[in-house]
Amino acid sequence: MKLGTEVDLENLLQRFDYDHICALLAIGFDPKTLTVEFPNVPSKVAFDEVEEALLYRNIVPRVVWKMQRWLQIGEEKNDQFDLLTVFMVEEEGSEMSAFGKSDKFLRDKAYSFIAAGKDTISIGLTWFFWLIATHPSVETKILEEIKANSPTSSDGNLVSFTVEELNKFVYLHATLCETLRLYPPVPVNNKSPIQSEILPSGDRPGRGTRIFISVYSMGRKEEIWGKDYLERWISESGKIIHKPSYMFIPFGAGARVCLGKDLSFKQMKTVAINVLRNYQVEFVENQTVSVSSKSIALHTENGLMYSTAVLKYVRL
Ligand code: HEM
Repeated sequence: MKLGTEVDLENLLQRFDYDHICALLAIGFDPKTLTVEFPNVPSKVAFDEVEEALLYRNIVPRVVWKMQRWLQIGEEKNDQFDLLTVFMVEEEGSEMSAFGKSDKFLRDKAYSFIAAGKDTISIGLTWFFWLIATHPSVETKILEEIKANSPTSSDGNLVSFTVEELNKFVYLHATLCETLRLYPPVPVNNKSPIQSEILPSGDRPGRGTRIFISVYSMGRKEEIWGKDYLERWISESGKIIHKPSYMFIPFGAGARVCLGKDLSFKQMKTVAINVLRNYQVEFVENQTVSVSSKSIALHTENGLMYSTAVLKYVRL
């Protein structure tokens, strides 16, 4: 890549996240979207479309999108066979695979893992880098923590950490929590009671009523969170304060809480440490950074551009 090229950090992190989740966890195959040409890999493009379609289908009444699908118009128009189509196909006879599970079961598992892990971590990291670039004093403290806790000599290669080593990065952990509070990668969650319920508010949703929870709004309510973020996450003795999961809900809560929560913190910390110990990331000036309303995931509206020319090497 030529020096001075402008690169979209969000796009880059999404590619990293997609390759990682496919190769290491879901299907044992590296789609290599993070090669220097930034190829448009069809399966990743299809997953991006699924995220947009999910938002659309949660907003538009079922009868409308089903009609659009039948007529092949609007958002439901499908020009080609893709994973979205596969996802929509009704149940067929069960052909059992060598592992004793139906192919449908395995496909759905692979899908749900890729979908759950594909963009979430990259979105968390995108907003993390944006927030620390706009709050230099926070970046300085994280650098001090990195200096104190990671190996002193480095050849610039990636450094990996054990869980115990990562636990020492308290300030970094607090900053990531604060990032997820303000920019939850899944900004809206929804639940339905399996039988009539009475909520603490006195509302009485019937069986199957869809209740939407704005994780984004909850994270910004002062009556829940107060004002000072250090008091919020770090105790006087310098330990992380663990919030009740029904208060800090970027990962959901209860029986269906995110299975990838610990893995996500480990991965976000590892990437953050490796980038920050080697580089100072500066973003292209005068770009408008805002949240997108096109997906169920909290992407930026226009990406997050940094320039390789101002990517300063600051090895610690
Ligand atoms: C910052 C990163 C992530 C965030 C913010 C996040 C968020 C969420 C949320 C909001 C849910 C729904 C929970 C509920 O409905 O109560 C969920 C479910 C889930 N997540 Fe994550 N996730 C992240 C990363 C990951 C990763 C990396 C994986 C996989 C390796 C993963 C796997 C799952 C699975 C399997 C479920 C479904 C759990 C169930 O239904 O029993 N997540 N996640």
